[in-house]
Amino acid sequence: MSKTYAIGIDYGTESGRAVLVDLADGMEVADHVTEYPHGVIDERLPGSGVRLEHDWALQHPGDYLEVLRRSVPEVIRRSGVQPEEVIGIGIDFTACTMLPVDASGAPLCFDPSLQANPHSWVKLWKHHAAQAEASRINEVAAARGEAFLPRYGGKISSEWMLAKAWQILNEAPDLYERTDLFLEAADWVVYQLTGRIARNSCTAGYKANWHKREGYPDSAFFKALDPRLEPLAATKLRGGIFPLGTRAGTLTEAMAAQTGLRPGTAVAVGNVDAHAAVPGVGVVTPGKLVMAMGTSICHMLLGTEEKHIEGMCGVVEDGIIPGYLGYEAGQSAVGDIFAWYVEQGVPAYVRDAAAQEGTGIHEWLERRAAAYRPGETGLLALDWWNGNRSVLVDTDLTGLIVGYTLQTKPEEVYRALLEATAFGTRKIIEAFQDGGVPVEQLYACGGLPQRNRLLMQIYADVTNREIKIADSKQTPALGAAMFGAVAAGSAAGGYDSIVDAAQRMARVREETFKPIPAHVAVYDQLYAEYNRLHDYFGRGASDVMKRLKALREAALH
Ligand SMILES: Nc1ncnc2c1ncn2[C@@H]1O[C@H](COP(=O)(O)OP(=O)(O)O)[C@@H](O)[C@H]1O
Ligand SMILES: O=C(CO)[C@@H](O)[C@@H](O)COP(=O)(O)O
Repeated sequence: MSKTYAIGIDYGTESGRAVLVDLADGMEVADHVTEYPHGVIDERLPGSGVRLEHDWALQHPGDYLEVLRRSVPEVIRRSGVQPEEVIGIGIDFTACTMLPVDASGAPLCFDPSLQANPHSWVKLWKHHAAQAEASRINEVAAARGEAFLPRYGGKISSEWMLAKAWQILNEAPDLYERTDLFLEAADWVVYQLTGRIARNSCTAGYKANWHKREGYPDSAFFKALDPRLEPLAATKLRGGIFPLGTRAGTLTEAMAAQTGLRPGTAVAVGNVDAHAAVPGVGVVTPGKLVMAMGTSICHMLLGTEEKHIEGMCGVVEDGIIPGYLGYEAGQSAVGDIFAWYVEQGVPAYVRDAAAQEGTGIHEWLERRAAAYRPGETGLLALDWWNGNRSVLVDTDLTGLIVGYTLQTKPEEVYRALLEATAFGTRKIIEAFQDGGVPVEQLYACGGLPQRNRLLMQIYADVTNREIKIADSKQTPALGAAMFGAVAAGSAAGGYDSIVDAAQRMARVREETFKPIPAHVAVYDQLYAEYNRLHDYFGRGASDVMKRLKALREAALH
């Protein structure tokens, strides 16, 4: 049989990345990145210029179609592969990135009469303006003893489907009524590719509290939240929910014309970006924690028993790899924190110096920060610039740096921010361990391990564990392509299971990052201090972060 290939498309926070991979060995024959033309919409709406409130984060669904139009034809062109040799397509997406669509499946923000309403647009995963709804969901679910709540660490996040849908109902009831379905962007893109709406069980499980046997929370629970929500599951969340690797459908004629692929090419149901990365890095058995390190970090772990761990983003049966429980935890901002400092925090002389040296600002800071020993900066930070996802699940918490002096340098601040995110990951690893879900090995993938060696060494030192690094530059997209090959099936030259695909296609680098004992000893002391600050500011000893946020809101209105 001639060679066969699959295309995986990873929709990240800032860009969409397509890879065309050889199904015999997973080699990435070509890849292409399309930056979203509208990026992250967090200040004003495109067109109308309507100003957005704080904590809002939207996207333009048309940008997702641009990724299909630009990156798919480009990977075909660059690869030299014939379209008929591409037998499957898979996509993964940030989640919960949700949008309201009308009865034709069109986003409400495509309707000119609705474009000036922020609620008609895509709510990106990092949209945190539904915290009030999330807090109310948690109160009611806890009071009712809802069985689903412990599976999500005891708290539902404002980043997820139920809180976001309820915010739309509360703030734009007319638009809520005009909504036929709330869809994950992953499922909406698959709908664009196939003409069929097929919800995937991964985003439903982790982001909409759906359970393989119990389904969504029952209508009595929704009614207890708000009588208007009672029919939510049967109406705006309705539709079949399918396991990962299921063939959602085949490429339509129209999409074949736009992408350069053959009509009838198999398309897998969508997936979550971090979850697709797990088989992409070759992890298909328990005990191996995969860190998808980018704008955020998602911590993915397989297990065999259902354990309820504080602040987990969910434990879902078959959620990552069929046959296992899939655990997810995370940190809402990691790369985003470094971006904030590089864009908003460094003094002009750093920009000028980096420009003169012909390097990026990250690289300028990294090189100088690497010259410091652990503890030498005298700084300690809490990595909550975009709230805390795990283990506190509270988007009203904010960032903190302790230890500034008149001599503090930018590279010292940069190092403290890198270290703080490592402490946040150690907190999550210890929560898994203490909760009875073993973590034996660490794997890292995503954009950060490829860009910042100091960061990875600090993670090895802080966690005192060796870290394996994905060989792929686009691990989530590789994983998505593997699911595309499963949707095509072995008879077509694909695979009949994601485990079979992973065994043939996934790879890690020979090089790993190993802990340095002298560093570990100091970081153990710093982590103890991090824990004290974590509990003081995060568990109610002081609500100063929330009071400051309330004063900010009051000043704005
Ligand atoms: N040299 C660097 N060191 C640390 N972070 C970086 C560096 N270069 C870019 N970043 C951060 O990486 C993040 C993007 O990660 P990536 O995995 O490519 O994207 P996504 O989160 O969309 O999947 C951004 O937040 C950016 O600020
Ligand atoms: O929340 C999830 C996965 O559950 C991610 O989609 C979200 O953190 C965004 O991931 P990135 O950092 O953009 O890769």
